[in-house]
Amino acid sequence: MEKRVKEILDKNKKYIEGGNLPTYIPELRNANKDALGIYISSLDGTEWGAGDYMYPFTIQSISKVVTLLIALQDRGVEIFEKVGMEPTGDAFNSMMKLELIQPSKPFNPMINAGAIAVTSMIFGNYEERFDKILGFFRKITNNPKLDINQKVYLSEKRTGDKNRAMAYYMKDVGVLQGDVEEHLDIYFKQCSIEVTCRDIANIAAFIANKGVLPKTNEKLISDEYIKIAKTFMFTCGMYNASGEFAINVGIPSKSGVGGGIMSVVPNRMGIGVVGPALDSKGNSIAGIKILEDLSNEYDLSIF
Ligand SMILES: NC(=O)CC[C@H](N)C(=O)O
Repeated sequence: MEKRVKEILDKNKKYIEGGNLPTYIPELRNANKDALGIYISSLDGTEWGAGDYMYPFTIQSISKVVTLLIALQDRGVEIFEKVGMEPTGDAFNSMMKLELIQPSKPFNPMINAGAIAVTSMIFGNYEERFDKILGFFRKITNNPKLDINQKVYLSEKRTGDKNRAMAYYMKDVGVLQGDVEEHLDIYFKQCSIEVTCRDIANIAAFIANKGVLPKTNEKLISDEYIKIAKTFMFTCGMYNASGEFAINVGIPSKSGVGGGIMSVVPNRMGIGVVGPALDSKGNSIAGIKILEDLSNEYDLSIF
């Protein structure tokens, strides 16, 4: 498989040309547009990477899956009183549907509004909450050195006015409680955690293994919450490209504007892909193509 995956990666490099780096978080313009890497973390214990799998990038929206698991662990399904379960068909940062349902609720935890609301529901004061998030990330990536990229964090904090607008709106309608700036700060920090393909492949393997750390057999999250996370990845993880991705790839996945895609092949493996050049919907343009080929060749679709 290793040799074939390397060939698939090389074959799909040509798609990078049609993609662009995101510009709305200024610091992300400094990413290497040509980087392309993949890491596979199998539940049978084998793991390996190809291409630029050690290229560091910020996790961005992929973090939303992890904070969802933490919030579920803290509060259970009561979080769905404030956040919905439906795909939007809109861009990840759209605010259009926030006013649609009354009482107002962000549609799902994978879009920005929903993720900010989820982060706000994690138990603890300001410091405790981010420590808890980072500590959990370190544990499930098996990487105690994991930390935030300060430049990206400050860049988004300075320019994240659309997220700020949505958060203040949500406070007004009672979705958020407490200090909005603190919730946003934690959200910007979680998005700025710097990872490699290996880190996100390890998170995916942990989810594929039903919330049990593959190396130590420690069960951290219940089957029910893992099932909820995988389902959201499947229905909303690639934003308004989730339907097409479900047909062409069929693997529960979550992308981020840092260029990462985290894919969970239940009971088999975790896959981490990076390619910072994005398509018009904010997903790694070559990364999607690699996953398409991989899914077809190794029959990875869940259907
Ligand atoms: N799609 C993404 O990765 C978006 C995350 C980014 N931090 C934002 O809030 O806009």
